[in-house]
Amino acid sequence: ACSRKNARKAALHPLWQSPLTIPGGTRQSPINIQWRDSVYDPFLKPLKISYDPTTCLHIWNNGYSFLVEFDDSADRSTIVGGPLENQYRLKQFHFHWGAINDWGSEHTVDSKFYPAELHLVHWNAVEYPSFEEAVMEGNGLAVIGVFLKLGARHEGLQTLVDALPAVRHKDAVIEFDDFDPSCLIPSCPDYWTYAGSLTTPPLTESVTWIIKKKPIEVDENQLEAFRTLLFTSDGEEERRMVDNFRPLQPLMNRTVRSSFR
Ligand SMILES: NCCOCCOCCNC(=O)c1ccc(S(N)(=O)=O)cc1
Ligand SMILES: [Zn+2]
Repeated sequence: ACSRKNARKAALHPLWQSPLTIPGGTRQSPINIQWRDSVYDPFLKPLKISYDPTTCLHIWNNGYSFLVEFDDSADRSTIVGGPLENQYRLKQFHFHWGAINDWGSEHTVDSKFYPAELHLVHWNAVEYPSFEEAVMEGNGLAVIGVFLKLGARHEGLQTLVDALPAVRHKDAVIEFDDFDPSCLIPSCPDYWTYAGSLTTPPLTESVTWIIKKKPIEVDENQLEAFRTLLFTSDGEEERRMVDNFRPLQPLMNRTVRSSFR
């Protein structure tokens, strides 16, 4: 109970002074996924993920998280299928994590927090000319969420972890190439999906969320490496980048569908 209280306190961390939900928001994220309330949809297709590692560009600290960004000027790293009606292009991936292992994820499953959560952000390049336009449309974005749990060291993640000291401060950026983010996605095909929003400003209600049921395992040293990053720029008083997750938002009139029985 104390960790939940602390988690609520953490979730009200200064980073989230903005209102818990945007006025009039009816599909805000993140949410708690109540497993037994999710509805199996037999018409959901398998998600098809095709990433080209040579589209990987750089890692940067944007003051909220660290992002790995991709060249999205063509359909070279894409997802299709699942709940999606179009093909979506990979733009970036990033993480959310806690100060300690008791919390850190944005979504929860049956009110359980994971220590961290990966978001792979894609946009609908079939219907919209740019990411910035897609961000404003109800079917503009598709984000794959993957939970991280404490366990064995993740070799694929380690190449990212090794680069983090170079982006310790806000606005730092380094070249990063030849990385295939599919190594961070569990092979189990099962996922939940629901209509939601960005979890940081501008909080637009443009995201089809695809949350993988199975977590990936990372070790304590790898989680600790995330916590060595800073929200602050070089020269400012240091503030550790931790608890960069948004509080849970009301489900309102939404159903979470599952791709599995
Ligand atoms: N900043 C004002 C102009 O906004 C233009 C669009 O900017 C969008 C920036 N934010 C994002 O791209 C963005 C992407 C993914 C997520 S999340 N955590 O929901 O996956 C949150 C935010
Ligand atoms: Zn995110």
